[in-house]
Amino acid sequence: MPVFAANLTMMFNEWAFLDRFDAAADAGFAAVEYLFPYGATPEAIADRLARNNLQQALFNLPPGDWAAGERGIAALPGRFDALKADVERALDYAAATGVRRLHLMAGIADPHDEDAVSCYRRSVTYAAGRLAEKGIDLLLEPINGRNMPGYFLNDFGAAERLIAECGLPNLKLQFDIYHHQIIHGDVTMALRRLLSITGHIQIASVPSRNEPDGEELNYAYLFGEIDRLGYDGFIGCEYIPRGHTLDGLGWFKPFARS
Ligand SMILES: O=C(O)[C@@H](O)C(=O)CO
Ligand SMILES: [Mg+2]
Repeated sequence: MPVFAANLTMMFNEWAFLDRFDAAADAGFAAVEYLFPYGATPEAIADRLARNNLQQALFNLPPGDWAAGERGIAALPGRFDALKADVERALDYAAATGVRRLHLMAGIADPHDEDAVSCYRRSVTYAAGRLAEKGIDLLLEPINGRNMPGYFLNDFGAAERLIAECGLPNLKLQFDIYHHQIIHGDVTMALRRLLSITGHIQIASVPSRNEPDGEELNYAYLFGEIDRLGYDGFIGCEYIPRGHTLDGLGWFKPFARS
């Protein structure tokens, strides 16, 4: 049975950030993820995880200046020193939270620009190497261009090729089913092909990015397929609740921790 992680960036927004840990645990989640922990101290987050017996499934390395529109800096020439500092900052939070996987965002850049391509590969190789020293996986997530126009890594094939070319055991794919359906469709066949390099899965309905209980995808079928394929990682619930988070958890009841 999949282990679901509540995404505290999108879910439980009725609570302040640190209180979302308590709310997710009360709702039956055994794990959490979110985009960024950096607005709270590592100690405060570790305390919420411990007191609620929650596992930290995932978070992202710092993304550059998010408010100014940056969506990662890994593919941005001239930012390598900043990236190295970001890796150390993320590792401080990793040590406190016990997370075993971190997502490195590529940034807004032309995927056909040679400088961006070589910069991205250098950043990925560096970050994966540094994380490997701590036993942590580095994840790359293709993101669809409707949600993130101009994003560098907008194709699952490109991520698959880079992971194969780098040949680093801790470099893995973040398979967000929502993005895959929008970019490529054919989710089941892609899961079968890519699960061996997948370090984390995320879900949401398509096209609305709400609860995984309707619209274009049949998640009951996909959960069965993910089980059948032997996936033993987390599934991040990266969706925007249609209304109050708790009112939309009907789909989760069979999986909730009691
Ligand atoms: O799918 C997403 O948008 C996230 O998983 C992410 O890390 C970047 O926003
Ligand atoms: Mg995602």
